Amino acid sequence: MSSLGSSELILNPDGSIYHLNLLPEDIAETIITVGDPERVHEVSKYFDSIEIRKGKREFLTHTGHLSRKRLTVISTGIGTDNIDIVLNELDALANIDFPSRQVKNKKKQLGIIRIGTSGTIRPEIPIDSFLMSTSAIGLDGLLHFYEDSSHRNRAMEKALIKHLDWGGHHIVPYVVDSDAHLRKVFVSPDVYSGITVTNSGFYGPQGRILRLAPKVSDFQDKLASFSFEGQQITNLEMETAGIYGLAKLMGHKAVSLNAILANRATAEFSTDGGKTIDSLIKFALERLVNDPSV
Ligand SMILES: O=P(O)(O)O[C@H]1O[C@H](CO)[C@@H](O)[C@H]1O
Ligand SMILES: O=c1cc[nH]c(=O)[nH]1
Repeated sequence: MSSLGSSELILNPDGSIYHLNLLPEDIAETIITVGDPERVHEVSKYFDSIEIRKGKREFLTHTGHLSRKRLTVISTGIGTDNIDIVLNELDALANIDFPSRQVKNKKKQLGIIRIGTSGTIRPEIPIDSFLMSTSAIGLDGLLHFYEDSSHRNRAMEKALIKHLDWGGHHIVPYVVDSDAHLRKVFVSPDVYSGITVTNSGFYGPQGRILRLAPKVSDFQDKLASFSFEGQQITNLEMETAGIYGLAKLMGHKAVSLNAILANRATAEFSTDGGKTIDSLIKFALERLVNDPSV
């Protein structure tokens, strides 16, 4: 087996992986991702102990224990370009032997739980509610750079491409489902579920107009009017489809939990986002520590 070159698997002088600045032993097999580095502290403050605190750029990591479960929380920053870095480097930490620079024969499966913020496009979903992304639609393009498309939800992709008819705008959506087992861990009457759209930006790519005119004038209406096998598009954010796609390609499990801060249909934005995110963190940690299967 050939070993990975130093320009491909990039290690820092202390042997840590290039961007995340982590050694293989620094990560747990259950990993919480958050966009905002500040949110890493908001999660790890509930740990019983913290053994690792490391970071570089927007990628801050804390690893510790909560009720005997080892957990890592890591910030991804914003966008699927960062998700490409975080997921590839987490997988390298788990599944590449750094001394020999070879992919291990026996692979580890990571459980990845995103705790993020999001905006809903449905008037009936209130701000400050929680939502689990059953599937994610990527309008960003990341997955198109990877060969294997067998893990994508091709049936939903086909229906969506026909419905949107946005080929002329150079937008080719990809669709990936969340992990069914992780979904069960977080299912609750207090958590909405739906299809999440992952966008390549916050303003134009989410149909927000400040000063610039949108190219896709029917953006929100087209998304809101799509349904597939009884499911509808519920919310917009910027990471979930990339996480779902790369996790599936690499054999990891992933689910995304969203604190709904914006309602684009009613033009409202949460005035108490911090409290909502804190409640979602507590909900997610409680479910994680009480489920022996994760
Ligand atoms: O709150 P986080 O996790 O960063 O998630 C959402 O918030 C950011 C935009 O404000 C994007 O990253 C979006 O996905
Ligand atoms: O509307 C929103 C709110 C949070 N994050 C997003 O990406 N969009």
